[in-house]
Amino acid sequence: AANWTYTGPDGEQHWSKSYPYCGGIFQSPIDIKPELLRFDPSLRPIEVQNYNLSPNEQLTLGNNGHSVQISLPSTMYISSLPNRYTAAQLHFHWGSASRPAGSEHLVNSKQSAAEMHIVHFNSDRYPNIASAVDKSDGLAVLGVLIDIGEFNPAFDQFLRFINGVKYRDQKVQVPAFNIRALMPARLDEYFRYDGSLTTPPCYPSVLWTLFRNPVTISRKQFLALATSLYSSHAQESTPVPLNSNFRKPQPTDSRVVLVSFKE
Ligand SMILES: NS(=O)(=O)c1c(F)c(F)c(S(=O)(=O)CCO)c(N[C@H]2CCCc3ccccc32)c1F
Ligand SMILES: [Zn+2]
Repeated sequence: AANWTYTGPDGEQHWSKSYPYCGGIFQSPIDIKPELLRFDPSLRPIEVQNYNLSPNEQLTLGNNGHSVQISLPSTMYISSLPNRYTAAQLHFHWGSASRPAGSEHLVNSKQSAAEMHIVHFNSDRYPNIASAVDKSDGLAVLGVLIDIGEFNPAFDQFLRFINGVKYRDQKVQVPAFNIRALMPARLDEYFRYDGSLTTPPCYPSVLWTLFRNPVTISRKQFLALATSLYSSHAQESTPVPLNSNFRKPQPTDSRVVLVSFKE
């Protein structure tokens, strides 16, 4: 299949030619605007299990050409949803040094510097993520907005290895760490809606949870994320910087965004 990009002839306006769902319904991300919101008192705090990994374990940090990702052990899962959603990987979307606004979801048209996604699949119903990825109840992604501010020691647990994965398909093993520390303190305040993968094949298979409260990383940490990586392979003659890897907000159609908080 065509290798999709975020700009140029294989950019997001062209994705639907090779990946029809990208032109379909329930697409993500969206601009979460006040008129879409509906308070839902039944939305319980998100509860995650086994996120506090031991440094005796190792995680695979990788550059897949579209993002930097960390593969996660299947001992990690979300326990507060109707089915168990087991963790698969986490990855990021970010802007660039010249335009430090690269989150995928917007809140009231405000774009954050970056966004983290922790991807889980419905392990009550499907044996692996490959069989879950195109099912309407297949995936649950936890989204965390990232703003530039205070230095964040949890992010340095993987950022300090980022020069080992500069080029596409490079991977390094890193000591595992507490993934919960990458998330905001409050997991009870979030936006919830039915959406899709934000990359091809754009399957409308994602139960989105976007936490209300952002986390911060320092400008230096943001620049490490935004300027260290390439979407091209090491041996390619022209290196292609990997930045601004965010999809634009998609039509909301008649979707409602549920919120777990009142004010
Ligand atoms: N924004 S997003 O929608 O959450 C999102 C991404 F943006 C993103 F780039 C990726 S990717 O890095 O795998 C590159 C392209 O699929 C994923 N992968 C998921 C879904 C596809 C299959 C799969 C298999 C194993 C682990 C994770 C995933 C993704 F879900
Ligand atoms: Zn993502």
